[in-house]
Amino acid sequence: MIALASDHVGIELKRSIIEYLDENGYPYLDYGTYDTVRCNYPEYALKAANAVASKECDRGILCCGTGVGISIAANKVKGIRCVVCSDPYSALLSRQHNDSNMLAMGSRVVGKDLALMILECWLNGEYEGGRHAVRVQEISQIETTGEIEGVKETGEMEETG
Ligand SMILES: O=C[C@H](O)[C@H](O)[C@H](O)COP(=O)(O)O
Repeated sequence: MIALASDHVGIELKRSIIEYLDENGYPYLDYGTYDTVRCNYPEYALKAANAVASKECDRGILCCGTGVGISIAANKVKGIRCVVCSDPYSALLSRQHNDSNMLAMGSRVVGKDLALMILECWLNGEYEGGRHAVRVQEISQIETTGEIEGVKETGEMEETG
């Protein structure tokens, strides 16, 4: 299940995303907003982010003018790794390396076709785990305790060539 949310600026892009999800058989829940009346994006970001954090939804997609405000708000919810993307490569890598569980896009930044390309890369990207798991765990530790336990000295890090 995919959680959706937008503000009044992102709603048009959210409608295009809904069309894509319908056509491709992805189930979703839309947490608002439902019209173009000016509103405050954190309220909708919170609803969708809570749905993802509580595992009611597997992941979430957010739209506002730039994707910035709504992603900042979502990232305040424990367990959320929301990425704002305006290119498909970052969207894919955010899944493969960062295990992002929410995607945000800006309707004033990306057009419909680019947004759907970004969305497709993000939906199809699979988390690779491995060396990335340590880093994702470190992000969780920052969130929980404000610190990272057992920080590795640079000398302990593997050479990358
Ligand atoms: O990051 C925030 C978003 O881009 C909002 O969609 C934007 O700030 C809304 O602006 P306004 O209320 O001027 O339409």
